Amino acid sequence: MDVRIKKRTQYMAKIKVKNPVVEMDGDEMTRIIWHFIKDRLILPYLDIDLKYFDLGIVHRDETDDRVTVEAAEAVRKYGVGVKCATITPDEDRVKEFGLKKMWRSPNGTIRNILDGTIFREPIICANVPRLVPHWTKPIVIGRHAYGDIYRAAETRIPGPGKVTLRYQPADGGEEQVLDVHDFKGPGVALGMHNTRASIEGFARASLSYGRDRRLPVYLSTKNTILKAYDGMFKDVFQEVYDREFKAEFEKLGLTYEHRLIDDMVACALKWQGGYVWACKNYDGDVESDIVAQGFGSLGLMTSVLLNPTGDVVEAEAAHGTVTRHFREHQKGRPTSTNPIASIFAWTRGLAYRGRFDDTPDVIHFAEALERVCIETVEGGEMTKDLALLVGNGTKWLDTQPFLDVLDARLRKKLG
Ligand SMILES: NC(=O)C1=CN([C@@H]2O[C@H](COP(=O)(O)OP(=O)(O)OC[C@H]3O[C@@H](n4cnc5c(N)ncnc54)[C@H](OP(=O)(O)O)[C@@H]3O)[C@@H](O)[C@H]2O)C=CC1
Ligand SMILES: O=C(O)CCC(=O)C(=O)O
Ligand SMILES: [Mn+2]
Repeated sequence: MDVRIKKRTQYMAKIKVKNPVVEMDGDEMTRIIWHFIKDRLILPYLDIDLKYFDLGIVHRDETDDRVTVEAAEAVRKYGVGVKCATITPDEDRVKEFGLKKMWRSPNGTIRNILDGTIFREPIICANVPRLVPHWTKPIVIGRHAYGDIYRAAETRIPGPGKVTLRYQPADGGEEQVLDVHDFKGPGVALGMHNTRASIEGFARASLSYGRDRRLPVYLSTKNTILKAYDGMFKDVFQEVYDREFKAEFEKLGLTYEHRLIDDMVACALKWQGGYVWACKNYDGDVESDIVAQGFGSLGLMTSVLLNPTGDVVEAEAAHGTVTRHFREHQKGRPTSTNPIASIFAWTRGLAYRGRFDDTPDVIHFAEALERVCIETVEGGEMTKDLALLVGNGTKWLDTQPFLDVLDARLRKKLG
């Protein structure tokens, strides 16, 4: 911490955060931004016990990825985690960092341990025009966080041969064997799964979120093609809705509906927004980026995972480590990377901490920092992604100067 901040904090009473928050560090541009947020926007104001886990790619490799599992277990234990974006390695990353292995996505690992649903919602700034101009109300993506391709067993098939799927009932019942494909040459195959319990949690979380925000809820699947797999999502949602939510939804004038994913994608473009869109894991991954970009920028998309019982939360940005900008940074060139979604990872996590602990001061701090971000953009100071949207020769600030403006404005607001 620099001397200036040390001096400042000597005179200010910090807000006490009653219970710990799990902090998961990450990679590249977002790691740089993350450290600034923590040192200049969080620690000078909060007396907080951060349980730190370094999920940067090098440390994940050093620990054989154990640190990711330990971090997820800590989030489960303490109830609140905030996560910086992380590299998911591919072949190039294995070479770049000399990794022992092409480790799995840390997000996949954490989300599978926590289970639950990820709610992604754009941060709306009045002066940032939307790429889709008639999206005048927020679209909340409720992304199922468990299973599907993020926990699939996949393999390259080297040559001719048969791939089957086998289910062996634990009670010794009759085995089922499904033919996947009889390969005549090389190819690929995978087996993926989900569980009824997790889908029920997904349904409950999505419908509760809609009820609490007074928004209608849509579930999208491709149940006409995946009759058993997506059929279970459709059926479970309907059962949970009829049993637990229908009466309340009708009283509130809200609706729940299942739609085919292709129909829903078209409707999303056509409609004005103002609903919760419950998406299967991969659909939610992709659709949240479309929604973020349609509302303006990936740097303006929040992402909060809630477990099925609503008492464990992981907050993050929806975007990645912004590698293209980091490559510029490595060459010593300035970048203009938007830190707002990373800041909202901290604030949304802290707001839940405040709610769980019944400490309104912590919630007020989180809200104040969020307002500072929005007021700064609306006041005309912003990063390049937003300035290009605003147009009319709007000037942009580079990453560091923009963070300095946020720091100064927060100090003014809370000083
Ligand atoms: N939650 C997580 O931890 C995630 C991690 N990843 C990982 O991140 C790495 C990079 O992935 P990549 O595909 O480049 O996706 P990113 O989301 O990191 O970036 C893609 C592009 O979106 C724009 N962008 C994203 N965020 C911002 C921001 N905050 N400010 C300004 N522009 C932004 C940039 O566009 P432009 O270049 O036009 O300026 C950028 O090049 C990969 O290693 C991937 O595995 C990816 C997604 C999620
Ligand atoms: O974990 C990953 O590799 C991707 C995550 C992602 O794209 C997301 O969270 O939107
Ligand atoms: Mn994504």
